[in-house]
Amino acid sequence: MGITDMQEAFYYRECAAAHENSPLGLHYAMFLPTINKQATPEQKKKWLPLAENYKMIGTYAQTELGHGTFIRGLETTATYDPKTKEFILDSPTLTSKKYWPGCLGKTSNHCVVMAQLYTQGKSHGPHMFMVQIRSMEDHSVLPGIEVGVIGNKFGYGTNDNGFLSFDKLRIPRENMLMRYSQVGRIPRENMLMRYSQVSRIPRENMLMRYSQVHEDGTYVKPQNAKLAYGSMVLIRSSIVSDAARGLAQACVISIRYSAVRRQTEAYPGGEEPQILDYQTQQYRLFPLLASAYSLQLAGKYVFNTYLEVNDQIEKGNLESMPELHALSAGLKAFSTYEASAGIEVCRICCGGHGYSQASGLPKIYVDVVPGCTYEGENTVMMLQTARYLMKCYSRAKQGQKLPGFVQYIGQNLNKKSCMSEEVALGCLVMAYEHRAARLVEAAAMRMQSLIQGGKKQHEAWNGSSVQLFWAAKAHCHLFCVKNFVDAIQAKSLSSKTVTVMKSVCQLYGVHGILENLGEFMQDGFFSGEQVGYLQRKMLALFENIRPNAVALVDAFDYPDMVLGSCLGRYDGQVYQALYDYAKSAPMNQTEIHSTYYKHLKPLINPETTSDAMQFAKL
Ligand SMILES: CCCCCCCCCC(=O)SCCNC(=O)CCNC(=O)[C@H](O)C(C)(C)COP(=O)(O)OP(=O)(O)OC[C@H]1O[C@@H](n2cnc3c(N)ncnc32)[C@H](O)[C@@H]1OP(=O)(O)O
Ligand SMILES: Cc1cc2nc3c(=O)[nH]c(=O)nc-3n(C[C@H](O)[C@H](O)[C@H](O)COP(=O)(O)OP(=O)(O)OC[C@H]3O[C@@H](n4cnc5c(N)ncnc54)[C@H](O)[C@@H]3O)c2cc1C
Repeated sequence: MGITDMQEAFYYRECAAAHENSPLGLHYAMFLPTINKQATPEQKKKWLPLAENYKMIGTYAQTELGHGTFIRGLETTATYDPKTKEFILDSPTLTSKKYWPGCLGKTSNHCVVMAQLYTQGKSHGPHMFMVQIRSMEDHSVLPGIEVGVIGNKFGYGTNDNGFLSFDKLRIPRENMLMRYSQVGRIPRENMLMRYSQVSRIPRENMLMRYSQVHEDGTYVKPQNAKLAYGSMVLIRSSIVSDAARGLAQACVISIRYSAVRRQTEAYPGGEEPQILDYQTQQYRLFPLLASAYSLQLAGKYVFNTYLEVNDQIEKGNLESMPELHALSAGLKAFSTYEASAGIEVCRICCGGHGYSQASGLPKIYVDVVPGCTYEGENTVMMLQTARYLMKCYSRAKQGQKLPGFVQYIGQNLNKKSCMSEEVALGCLVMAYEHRAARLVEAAAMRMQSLIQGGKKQHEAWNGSSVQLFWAAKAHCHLFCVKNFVDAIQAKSLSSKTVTVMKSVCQLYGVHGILENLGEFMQDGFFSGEQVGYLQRKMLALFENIRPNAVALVDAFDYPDMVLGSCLGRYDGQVYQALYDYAKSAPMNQTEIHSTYYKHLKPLINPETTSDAMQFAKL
């Protein structure tokens, strides 16, 4: 393909496969990036060319039958044998079998495996290992390995998610991905050294970038154990844009269809209006259109942040790792929740035809909704963000300056909204900052009161986790609103396009408040009158957006081939397309289906069944 940009390459494959999850999806999405980010230069030199040219096809095998979320609880072991300088991979229990990794069952011949590292009788936590699982000659499964598919799933039918287990499989020491931690000496030139270390210690015991090595299996931990989690942060940062893509495509289909579909005479004898003219249809679809634009902007921001922070990490500066983890984890959860729920609303807005595969909507849904689970289950991810917000809150209370986007935390909450009839963008941002700051403080207060009441830290955490979840969700929502407003305000408002986009941005903010009103009104921040301003503004924005609604979805520029939808066709020839789709159905290739003779005829004409049964046996 020759496309080097990861997101471009992903989109190109998405176009080619039109929502069918590529059987090599994990090879591209996680196997290659993990080698890139977690392997030493020598390992990269050896594996990357093979993997990039499909001489190694791999996946990312971390989740097990018994553990997906709790990585430190994974049971697969990798025990270092200093005599043979090998790792022994083993699946000691039923629940330790790897289960779920994409492209694992029948496609991959290698995988990077997350296993608990043991050396010199001690556990050092989860680490990544390169493991060949099938022969490069005939693709047969190698000795000491059991691998297969996990069977039918909710969707992702083109991806052979699989199971995998090891029976004391030996792999060379060099197969541990040693970028951030090592066991067993590797040549000095592979040590990614921080120059500050070269001058201070003799060259022969040069420290690895994050660790020291000894051939007897002595392990020295990396600068931060979570560096091994880097591939997940990368994918979480990509999933935001993928969720936005799914929601945008569903909006294209449902809004174009709503402009074609006419239903119910508006008044006795009158013509049937486009269903897009029904206010209730606008109420359900236009905020989703706004959300699709907002999530696309958020996806760009978080991926660019990932690239910037990852650059710093590669230079040994881990300072921004916690903020990136909190942002990527929270936005991955927020975007996949919003997109999954939104795609389902788009389907419902298309009536019966929305339920047909011909609409393209079911495929988009089953393609996006697993994003609520994989790469970190959404609730758990939101709680990771909440963990970071709690730390920010206590730092704010100690008078410390907070970094970038979280400066709203700890603000004075004794203020009222500036909202007027005009519904200024600035007042919208202030409302979301107030709500998030208040929910962060409420969660912190709840935890403090539980601890003061004698609860242990983990009990207080669990006893506050609903409020922690609310705080994290409000934090992500604020991020999306503020990021959208910043994008609008960064542009001159002269051009018509930006003026239209300002309405879309306003709708995103207004609708989000009205759909979460309790959280904005609980402390009297908004008056009843101000809520009235917002309700009237929302209805006015529907009218304002209606003339440009189709242009706003056309602007996403998804070709018909990618949408794969009879309802969302650019030319609007919906009914002919639906009829052609029906005619092409395999069951319509014969006038009488063979099952008639076997099952129906005996019911309808039992007397003539015998010769029919002969016929059916033909
Ligand atoms: C574009 C579409 C492509 C679709 C393809 C994708 C297919 C799907 C592929 C997969 O699903 S691969 C498997 C994905 N599995 C996961 O994502 C598992 C999720 N679980 C975790 O990430 C960790 O288990 C979890 C963060 C929930 C808890 O980890 P720990 O128990 O080690 O951490 P803990 O919660 O005790 O926090 C310890 C510290 O580590 C920090 N931390 C945790 N994860 C981090 C991280 N990733 N980066 C940086 N810091 C991290 C955390 O903030 C905290 O910092 P503080 O102590 O300062 O508060
Ligand atoms: C389509 C698909 C593709 C996948 N591909 C891969 C892959 O390629 N490689 C791979 O390794 N894995 C893959 N996975 C597995 C995926 O990463 C895990 O399913 C995911 O990490 C969730 O873990 P789990 O299934 O153990 O759920 P669990 O963690 O068991 O979650 C179940 C419930 O428990 C709750 N819960 C769990 N822990 C906590 C907590 N600490 N606090 C509060 N609530 C909690 C969750 O919120 C959730 O509601 C895939 C999964 C799917 C669906």
